[in-house]
Amino acid sequence: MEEAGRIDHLSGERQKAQFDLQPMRVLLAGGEHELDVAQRVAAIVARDPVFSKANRTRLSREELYKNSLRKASHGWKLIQQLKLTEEEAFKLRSLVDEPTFTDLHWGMFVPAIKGQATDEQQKYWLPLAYKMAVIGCYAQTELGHGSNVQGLETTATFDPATDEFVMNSPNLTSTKWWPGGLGKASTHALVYARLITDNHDYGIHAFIVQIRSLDDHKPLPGVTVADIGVKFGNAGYNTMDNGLLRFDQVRIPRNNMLMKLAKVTKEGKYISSDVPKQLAYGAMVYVRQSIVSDASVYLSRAVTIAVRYSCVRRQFGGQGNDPETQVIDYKTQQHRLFPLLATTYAYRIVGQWLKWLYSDVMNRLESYDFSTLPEVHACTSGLKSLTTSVAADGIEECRKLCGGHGYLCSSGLPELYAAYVPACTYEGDNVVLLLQVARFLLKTLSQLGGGVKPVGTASYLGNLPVLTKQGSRVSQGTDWLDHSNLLYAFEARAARLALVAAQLVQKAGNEAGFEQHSIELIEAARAHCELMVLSKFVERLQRGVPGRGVQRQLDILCEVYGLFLLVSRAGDFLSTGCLTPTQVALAKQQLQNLYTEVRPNAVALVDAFGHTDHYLGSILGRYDGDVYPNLYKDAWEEPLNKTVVTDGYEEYIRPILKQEFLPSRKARL
Ligand SMILES: Cc1cc2nc3c(=O)[nH]c(=O)nc-3n(C[C@H](O)[C@H](O)[C@H](O)COP(=O)(O)OP(=O)(O)OC[C@H]3O[C@@H](n4cnc5c(N)ncnc54)[C@H](O)[C@@H]3O)c2cc1C
Repeated sequence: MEEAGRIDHLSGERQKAQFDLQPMRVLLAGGEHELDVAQRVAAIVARDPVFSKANRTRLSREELYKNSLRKASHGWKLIQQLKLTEEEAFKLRSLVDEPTFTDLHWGMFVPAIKGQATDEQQKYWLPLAYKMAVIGCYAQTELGHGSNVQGLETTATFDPATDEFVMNSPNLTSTKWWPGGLGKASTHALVYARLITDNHDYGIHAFIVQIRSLDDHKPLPGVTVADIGVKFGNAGYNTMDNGLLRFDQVRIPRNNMLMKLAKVTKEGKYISSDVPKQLAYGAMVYVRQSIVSDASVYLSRAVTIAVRYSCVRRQFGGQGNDPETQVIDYKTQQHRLFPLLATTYAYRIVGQWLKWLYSDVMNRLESYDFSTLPEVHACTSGLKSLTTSVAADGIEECRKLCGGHGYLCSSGLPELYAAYVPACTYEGDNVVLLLQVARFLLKTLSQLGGGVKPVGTASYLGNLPVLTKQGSRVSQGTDWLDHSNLLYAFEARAARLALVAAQLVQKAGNEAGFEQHSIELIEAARAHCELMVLSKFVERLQRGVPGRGVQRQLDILCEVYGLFLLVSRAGDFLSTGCLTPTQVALAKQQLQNLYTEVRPNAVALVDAFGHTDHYLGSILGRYDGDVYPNLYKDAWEEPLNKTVVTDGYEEYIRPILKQEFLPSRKARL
């Protein structure tokens, strides 16, 4: 965002914009109110020296971690003192921009209690959690098992003599491994363990286990807990204390089992509750929808940096006194960058739709309407997988788009990537999630014969006879600007890939067939997810967007999103017979025409994300484009430059230069 008193090296770019910034900002923020909250909180965070990000990548792990504790504590103090609302507090934590234990406390521990605890248990735990009198983490994954939750080995054995569960880690692979906030900060863990009562194993259930003293923070008897060590990249996710946890016969009260869906009586009897299991589902939808929103935010940061820097950076061209060419004017740069810009907008819109979906699911769950749950599950799993994978790859592409300087930590991109890329793994490995989507597609197809009508994002499958036979109407390039043609091509591709995969699985026979054809299944699932994003983008545009030129820009971005995917996945469209080679060639040409329309608006389109320089943490992405003097200045902050002659010269460099290692005659072989 603009900061007073600086020369704006990008002002020429900003003047070229063909739309009004403010309504675009409102749209991206999700409304006037949301924009107001975001701007107010961003200003608080940006001006507070405790939240400074300078030098973060130069700190040791211990310093880095302690600094993240300081920020979390300061943030909590501000939330209390400024009496911030829940929405403002959430915003503040995300704008501080440092993965820390509070992410898991608020993002996993609290929602899991809401989803799985009885009303009475919620009355006890939630007030403690809300005031942070306890700090919670989410301890599901173990050394031996992550994706396969049913394979977890930690046990919770009920002892009727004392009315307690005994938590135990029977072997090395049952060690809890990865939970964020567990290593050093949490006092409590929401532990997933095998429930054993009456000599019967009832499978995986959730328990709240106190792991550290509330007085001196020491681990309680029988608890072994520690940090699992340094992770990928400088800073990045290393501000988080991902931990390991072992139990040696640790006793917890029976009532620490979360009992909304099943309970164990004093006598040790296991009783499934009459509350439908699906009710616990809301928490997962909530978590996944916030991950999808984050995907757009993280990608928008990388794209902002790459677009601004591509306007500043000049290479080649320029005759006489003319300046060299801005690298953003190279077609290849545009072909790598503008689709990512369009994807960011597409994900922002699908994220807003998922927010609506979450409230719709919660309303339905309240009235015990579970009819849309399978579709919602497929939709949130698939979108989590697609958006996080594309955002992570997109951040790395933006780093390359910034050439050599993108490799400097001061570009902000290496750290952004390191902090973001685990989103492809946590909350469900992205491949495993796509396989779940594929299962849903197979089931939907198998039910078509029985007259079950697919709903929501799968409803296009109800049109299978047309989609599998009728080709595209596109006969000239501009036909691709008709969104219904784009949508039809994507629906036909998704339907045909799903049908082909289903036929292969059926031919091979059930479960073995599923495994054997998992590559085809993943392709079908991905096509389904890409269609979801495109169709939500198109639906949003059909409702109309106010503001001078805003709708036009969004139309262009929607077309870039669709056509880029179409061109990059041409193999799918051609092999399934959805499109002819001529139609694909027309799409490619049209896509390039669209880049020309994006170009003058590129800087304004990233300004609309409204990221402060503090949040971007990037010299290359500075709002004012004043890159070179600041890169030069930053080099002098490097601790190695504190001395002119480096430490180590005397011991290691000088002896080489002075030929001191030459062997004596005697020592020669
Ligand atoms: C930074 C970070 C933070 C985390 N935070 C937490 C936390 O707070 N709490 C917590 O409990 N856990 C946490 N985790 C753990 C995370 O949830 C798991 O790592 C994740 O669920 C993946 O499981 P896994 O590690 O067992 O991967 P694996 O399942 O072992 O995956 C290994 C490979 O096998 C493939 N694979 C697995 N199963 C299949 C299959 N059926 N078909 C095809 N391919 C398959 C995967 O695609 C992957 O390529 C965190 C992880 C990270 C990296």
